[in-house]
Amino acid sequence: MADHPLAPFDAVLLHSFGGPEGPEEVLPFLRRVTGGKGIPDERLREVGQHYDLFGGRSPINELGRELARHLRAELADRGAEVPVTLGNRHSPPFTTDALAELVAGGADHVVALRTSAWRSYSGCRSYRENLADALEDPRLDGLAVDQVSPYYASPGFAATNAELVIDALAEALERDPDARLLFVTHSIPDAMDLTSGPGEDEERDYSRAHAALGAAICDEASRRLGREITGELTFCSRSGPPTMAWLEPDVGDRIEELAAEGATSVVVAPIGFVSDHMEVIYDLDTEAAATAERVGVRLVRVPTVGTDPRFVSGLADLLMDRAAMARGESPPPRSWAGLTVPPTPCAPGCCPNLREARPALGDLR
Ligand SMILES: CC1=C(CCC(=O)O)c2cc3nc(cc4[nH]c(cc5[nH]c(cc1n2)c(C)c5CCC(=O)O)c(CCC(=O)O)c4C)C(CCC(=O)O)=C3C
Ligand SMILES: [Fe+2]
Repeated sequence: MADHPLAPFDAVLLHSFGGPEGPEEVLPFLRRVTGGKGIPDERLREVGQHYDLFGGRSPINELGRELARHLRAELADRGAEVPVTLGNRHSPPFTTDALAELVAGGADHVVALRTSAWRSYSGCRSYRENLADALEDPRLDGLAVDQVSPYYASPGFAATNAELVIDALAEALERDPDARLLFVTHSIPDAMDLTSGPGEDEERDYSRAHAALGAAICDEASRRLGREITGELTFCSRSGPPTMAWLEPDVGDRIEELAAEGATSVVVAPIGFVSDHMEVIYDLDTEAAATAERVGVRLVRVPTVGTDPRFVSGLADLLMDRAAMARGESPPPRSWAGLTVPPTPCAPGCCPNLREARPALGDLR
């Protein structure tokens, strides 16, 4: 076993969603994302146009590679000189190929870290299914893969979001004491929200956890800014047929309503996302910004955690904790403002696939 603080792991997979990096990749990417899910063609064409606005290129892979570089440097600073490689579910570099590259470089025990902080089928189990699929590849024979659990409550993610929100809000309130605060995340089908989380008594973990982080950030902001701060959770990027219930309200609809109530500035905090990919630069910076302008509201968009050193350092802590667990130790759970990352959150039945039962890589073994 390697003698460094990340042992027994000898490599890190930064496990991400993927996105097109050129116009010719847009349609194949969309077909892979929606394969068999019955997303109407009309919606696919519409989403394709969002990418067209940015030259057919999503920033997501470049942002992922940048995060991987930062994480690699942070781990090296702590004495763990290991490769950190981006592997995607829906676009090159695919998970299987990224893992095969790590194996070719000598890795036999990889730790996978998702670029999704939250629990739901889309952000949790679907990544675990992707790893189970990847491990069918003969190039990966003998490879062991462990995963970091959803980390929305970790200090690196939660406290960094709080700092970013408080900075933006303080400035907005100086200009406009009536500025409103909206937290934003990806909408998901109501049925997916209902079953998100580790077990029956923990249903709606996706929307409840977002609401809990929003409330904790408001408490911290109230203390720091010396006045009562409230916020609301809103959603973006809804898809699926209109007949199907998805989480609401949509961020744009809520901005219109706030304008009708007389609000003139809105601070929008995308706590659902770790970087400025399409959901942020299109749904918020393009679409919601146009709505805000139309109804005369000044929109301030809070940065995502991205490669903020506080976030990178927090991710390194989580990787070190996971390594300690793999060595049979019991590191204390990380927490911030009363929110705690449970040590064993990914129970075998968590965040079920409602369409079909498929193998998913377990979290702890
Ligand atoms: C919870 C969640 C996250 C966060 C967790 C995570 O990060 O994993 C996320 C991330 C992302 N979603 C992304 C893109 C897309 N998501 C789609 C469709 C869907 N997302 C869903 C949920 C989520 N999605 C759901 C329930 C669907 C319906 C179809 C299905 O049941 O799967 C579609 C299809 C077309 C449409 O929008 O309808 C696209 C193109 C990109 C890439 C952006 C870029 O390219 O920069 C990213 C990071
Ligand atoms: Fe999505």
